[in-house]
Amino acid sequence: ADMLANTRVGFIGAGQMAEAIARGLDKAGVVPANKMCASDVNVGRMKVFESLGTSVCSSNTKLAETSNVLILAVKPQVAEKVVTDMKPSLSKDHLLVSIAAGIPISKLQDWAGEARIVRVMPNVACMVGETAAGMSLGKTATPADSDLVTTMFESVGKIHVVDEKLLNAVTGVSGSGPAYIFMAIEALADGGVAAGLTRDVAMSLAAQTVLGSAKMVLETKKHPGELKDMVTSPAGTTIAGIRELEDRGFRSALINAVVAGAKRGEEMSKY
Ligand SMILES: NC(=O)C1=CN([C@@H]2O[C@H](COP(=O)(O)OP(=O)(O)OC[C@H]3O[C@@H](n4cnc5c(N)ncnc54)[C@H](OP(=O)(O)O)[C@@H]3O)[C@@H](O)[C@H]2O)C=CC1
Ligand SMILES: O=C(O)[C@@H]1CCC=N1
Repeated sequence: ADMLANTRVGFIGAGQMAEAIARGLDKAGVVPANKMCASDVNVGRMKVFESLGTSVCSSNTKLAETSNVLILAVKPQVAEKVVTDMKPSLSKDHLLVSIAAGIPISKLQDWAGEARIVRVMPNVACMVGETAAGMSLGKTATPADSDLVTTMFESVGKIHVVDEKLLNAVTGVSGSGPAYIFMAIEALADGGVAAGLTRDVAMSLAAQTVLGSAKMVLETKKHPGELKDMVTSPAGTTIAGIRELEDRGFRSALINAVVAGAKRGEEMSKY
């Protein structure tokens, strides 16, 4: 972690993801809030960061003057203007970590000039230290840059180095995936309410079931199919439910959602 000793992190855009990452890094003690700075077009968003203990900058350009690691956390649609406007204040001493969905490293490098580039696709669970992320390195990114970004995101979950052409697949599975699980938790709870539980008990049971199931996969290292078979007693309740899910294409719905997200990421990279 001493590699982070001289790191000052600047958030270009202080929205949902920037906040999730900032909170996670600070909570993990990897980058304290007082070594972070945020810049956003919304004063309200910068006030949120100030309440976290970070400083704020009145412009993205000023951010480049105070921070050596910049996290591009604006929407993809505005990324080109934001980065090109910062280009004059970027140098080889800057590491630009982009979390913008679908924006290729080659474009980021054109826009940013000399800055070193690392592209990360995290997810919103950075906020609770359980993100699932993928990363790819730009040509001028150094091994130290790779270690730094790995350390940063390992402090808020898990990160995998992947070939850049697979980052859209990462977006499909884990970038967007939390939304699909949030919907599943809400639907499981609705089922619980339909069967007579109060909403709060149903929601708690549903969320805990997803958490427990994920831990079973990660900690037992058993195949999810094998774990599913551990639950399905002969002529029991689970297989009755599974038949409903199979009839409605539960599995293909999730498969297609991931592929659709990856495809959309591919489209976004062609802007
Ligand atoms: N949400 C998620 O779960 C994930 C998002 N991402 C990626 O992270 C990025 C940010 O997403 P998210 O946090 O959800 O988006 P948000 O809209 O919450 O955050 C972006 C923030 O940047 C502000 N902004 C707009 N223009 C500028 C500018 N010129 N300079 C500085 N700030 C500006 C926005 O203001 P305003 O609202 O007024 O435009 C907003 O406050 C996106 O590229 C997305 O693809 C990646 C993984 C997961
Ligand atoms: O929906 C999006 O485009 C962003 C990227 C991954 C999650 N949210």
